[in-house]
Amino acid sequence: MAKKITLPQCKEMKKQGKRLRMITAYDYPFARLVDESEIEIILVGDSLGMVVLGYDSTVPVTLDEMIHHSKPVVRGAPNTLIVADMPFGTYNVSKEDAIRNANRMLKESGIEAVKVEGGTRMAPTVRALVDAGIPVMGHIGLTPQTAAQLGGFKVQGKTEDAAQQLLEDALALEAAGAFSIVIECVPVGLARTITTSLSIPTIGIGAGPYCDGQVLVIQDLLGIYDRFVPKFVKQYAQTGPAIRAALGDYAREVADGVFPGPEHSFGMDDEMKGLY
Ligand SMILES: Nc1nc(=O)c2c([nH]1)NC[C@@H]1CN(c3ccc(C(=O)N[C@@H](CCC(=O)O)C(=O)O)cc3)CN21
Ligand SMILES: CC(C)C(=O)C(=O)O
Ligand SMILES: [Mg+2]
Repeated sequence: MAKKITLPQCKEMKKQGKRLRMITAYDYPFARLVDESEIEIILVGDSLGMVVLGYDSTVPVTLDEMIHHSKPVVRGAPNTLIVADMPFGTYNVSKEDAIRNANRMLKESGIEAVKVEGGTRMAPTVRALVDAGIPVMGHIGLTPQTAAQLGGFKVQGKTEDAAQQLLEDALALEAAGAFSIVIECVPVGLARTITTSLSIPTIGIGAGPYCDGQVLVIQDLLGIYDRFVPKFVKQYAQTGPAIRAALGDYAREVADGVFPGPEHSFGMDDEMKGLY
């Protein structure tokens, strides 16, 4: 648990060649565990919709759901920079609407920065948010909120035109004032070129080892989410099987009368004994 990193320090880390570590969290207990680690940034991701709320995509996630889940994360991680995704539909109507919704996220939940998906087309909105005093993290490559337009959860930037567009997207976001950019699911070499072309840090997910930082969904890292496991996921623990085994043991022991034992049960004062 180190001191909370500032936004300027994120840029400073890139200059010093130090890697930024980011992980998602959506509730108080996980936020506390992350806060005890050396991880610099928590993302309250809209992946919330898929890994916690059971939707099939991130599109249905609402502003109220993001705020609801950001609050306990803020309470649990006082020493970690907390960024939250603006959900689909809360920043694609107008700049004014984007500022109004981002204001709510910052004021009601206490997060410090927002993340929005999109490159060149979103740059004017990013500029408007930054000018309104709201720190913004960009997100390019596979942008799950618009995955339908991309043909699904697919690797992006595989053709020369698409790669060039992604580089331009990154430069546009930097020029618009983003303090950092998530690059999701792009080939290693392209992510490296984008990273060396920017002065702000890139944070990769499925974007290879040359980004300035990395991010993973915490349920993926812990092996809890098994509806799909993207290639870029490394399971650092098999928590899902451990939970399954524990639930099985509990169910069996209750059925067999093994749990609760005397050590989990309450007695009475001596004078009451015999009465009950
Ligand atoms: N649990 C979870 N982890 C995530 O990283 C994540 C979410 N949910 N929900 C929101 C988005 C969706 N993401 C995804 C989901 C699937 C793939 C996936 O299966 N990709 C294929 C690539 C296919 C290709 O070759 O183009 C893969 O095999 O990894 C990638 C990113 C990333 N985000
Ligand atoms: C996967 C990360 C970058 C994200 O946007 C999310 O968790 O919603
Ligand atoms: Mg997201």
